[in-house]
Amino acid sequence: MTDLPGVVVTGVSGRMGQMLVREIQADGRLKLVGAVERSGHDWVGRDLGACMGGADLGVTVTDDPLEAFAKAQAVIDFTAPAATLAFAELAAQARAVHVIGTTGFSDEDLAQLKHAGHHAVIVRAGNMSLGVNLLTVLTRQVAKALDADFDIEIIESHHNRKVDAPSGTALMLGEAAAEGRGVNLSEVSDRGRDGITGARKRGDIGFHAIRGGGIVGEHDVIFASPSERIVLRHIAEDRSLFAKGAIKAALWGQDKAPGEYDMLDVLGLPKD
Ligand SMILES: NC(=O)C1=CN([C@@H]2O[C@H](COP(=O)(O)OP(=O)(O)OC[C@H]3O[C@@H](n4cnc5c(N)ncnc54)[C@H](O)[C@@H]3O)[C@@H](O)[C@H]2O)C=CC1
Ligand SMILES: O=C(O)C1=N[C@H](C(=O)O)C[C@H](O)C1
Repeated sequence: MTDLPGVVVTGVSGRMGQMLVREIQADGRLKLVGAVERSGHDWVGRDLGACMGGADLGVTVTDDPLEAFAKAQAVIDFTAPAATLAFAELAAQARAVHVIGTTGFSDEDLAQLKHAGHHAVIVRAGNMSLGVNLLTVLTRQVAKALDADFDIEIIESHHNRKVDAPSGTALMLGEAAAEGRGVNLSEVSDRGRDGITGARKRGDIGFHAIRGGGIVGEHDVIFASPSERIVLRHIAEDRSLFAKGAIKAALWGQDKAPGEYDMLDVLGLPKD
């Protein structure tokens, strides 16, 4: 029997961390060899299975990522920007594929990750689902087909614990729309209007964030002209969707050359 690639889950007590553990076990193509939480978290030093309210899994939660990554061929990371930047260095040292689901990065953070991708395999996406990645392709095509008579607005809805806005997915969709239009998103982005804003500027791409209850993740891309409106929509029904995508990315990355990849690469979807 061949050995399965070993995987470490970071932020293991989080909403996505726990979902990843369950999906890795159910999927069976990766072996869970480590679980990382932040220092001071009450899961550190305890068996992961017991922490999750089940039988022991034989994996002790650690706050030492270097020790955990040394045993792994892949690290799946849905945490926070500062943690992910530190993990990128350590995953590269361990030659483990770093699958990054974390969102909320600044431009400087993204430049740092791009640099890390020169000597490591990184797969990063603000959304790991097939549906959203397909939606980015469609958004780019529709934006390319229409002129700026169609105002583009992106509305995203998430649960009340989410800490970043716009969502990583909304930004992916905004980038796709801007690419389709042949413009730079940073020059046309209009985020969360408030007060006497003046009339909408032609060519802008607007972003709006709703936060409430347990919404898993919903995204609308609206193309509105004076006489008609096109709405592209994705609704995530269940977080397992993102975990399944991340597992696929960890397996896909095993034989790849160093570089920063995304889910379009993993899923074989067109990039232009
Ligand atoms: N790309 C995608 O498909 C998806 C991305 N996300 C993103 O994943 C991230 C996490 O989301 P949730 O699981 O909902 O958040 P969460 O708050 O439930 O979990 C984050 C976990 O990371 C841990 N953490 C923070 N700093 C750490 C450190 N230095 N070392 C180890 N652990 C650390 C926290 O203690 C927490 O357990 C967010 O950025 C979210 O936007 C969420 C769902 C899908
Ligand atoms: O924080 C979340 O929950 C999600 N975050 C990602 C994002 O920022 O787009 C993906 C998904 O929508 C859920």
